[in-house]
Amino acid sequence: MAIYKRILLKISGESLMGEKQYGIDETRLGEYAAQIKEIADMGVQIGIVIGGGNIFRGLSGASKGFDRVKGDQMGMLATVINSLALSSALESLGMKTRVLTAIRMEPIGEFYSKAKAIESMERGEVAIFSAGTGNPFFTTDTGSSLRAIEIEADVMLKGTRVDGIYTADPEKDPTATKFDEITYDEIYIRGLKVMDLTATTMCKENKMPIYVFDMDTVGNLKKVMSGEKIGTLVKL
Ligand SMILES: Nc1ncnc2c1ncn2[C@@H]1O[C@H](COP(=O)(O)OP(=O)(O)OP(=O)(O)O)[C@@H](O)[C@H]1O
Ligand SMILES: O=c1ccn([C@@H]2O[C@H](COP(=O)(O)O)[C@@H](O)[C@H]2O)c(=O)[nH]1
Repeated sequence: MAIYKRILLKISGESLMGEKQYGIDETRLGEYAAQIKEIADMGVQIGIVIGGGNIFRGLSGASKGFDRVKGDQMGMLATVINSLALSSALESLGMKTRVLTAIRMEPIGEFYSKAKAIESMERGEVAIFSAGTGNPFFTTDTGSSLRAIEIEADVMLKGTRVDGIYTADPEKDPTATKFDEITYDEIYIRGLKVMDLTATTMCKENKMPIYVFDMDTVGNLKKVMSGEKIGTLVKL
């Protein structure tokens, strides 16, 4: 039995690189797809946002002289590439998906609406929300919180390469310790950078719980859906 009926799952674009330096690692993509199928088989309604950091980020483009808005548009297109890859991987496992884009680009995907998203999820299709919010100066974390709130998800799951929220970035500080639970306010007070603050604030204001967990370990998504406390819960 799954503990959540409807989820918004944010997948890190950067993690999709696996061992590579750039782009999509097919093994990692296949592992993600298999994990998603496992929870779909539990009857969970699934909406997904995937980042674009494995391909392009507007901010890093700007630091190399790109116009920020164009760079962000390139980043949003990167999320569309990843969404199509995930859609294809899920469909190769016999699942149905619907790629919804925040910017009109038919026939690559359908223009997003809440009604289309809910219709798909209720039919058992995986709704994949691409191109973030459709606006520059945002991230897919914010796109995830926006979609989670819109589709009335029970939780926003942030699947990443660390196993939760720590007192400091665990990839940089080996003495950092992990929280099992934390409040939104504590994230601000401690200046923790696991998610951008716009996304955190949207979730706080709309009472959307966030669960951060390590999605790169196969089987973890099912553990989260089964109620195993393997990550960090962010709540009021
Ligand atoms: N206090 C903290 N606790 C946990 N992780 C932290 C913390 N501070 C920074 N991080 C970092 O946050 C990162 C979150 O990773 P993730 O790849 O999901 O980021 P992202 O920018 O949302 O990805 P993408 O843009 O590729 O989708 C991890 O790399 C982790 O090292
Ligand atoms: O709403 C959005 C979402 C994303 N972007 C741009 O895309 C890249 C990739 O997204 P990540 O969240 O970093 O994975 C991001 O760096 C932005 O440049 C955007 O402009 N608006």
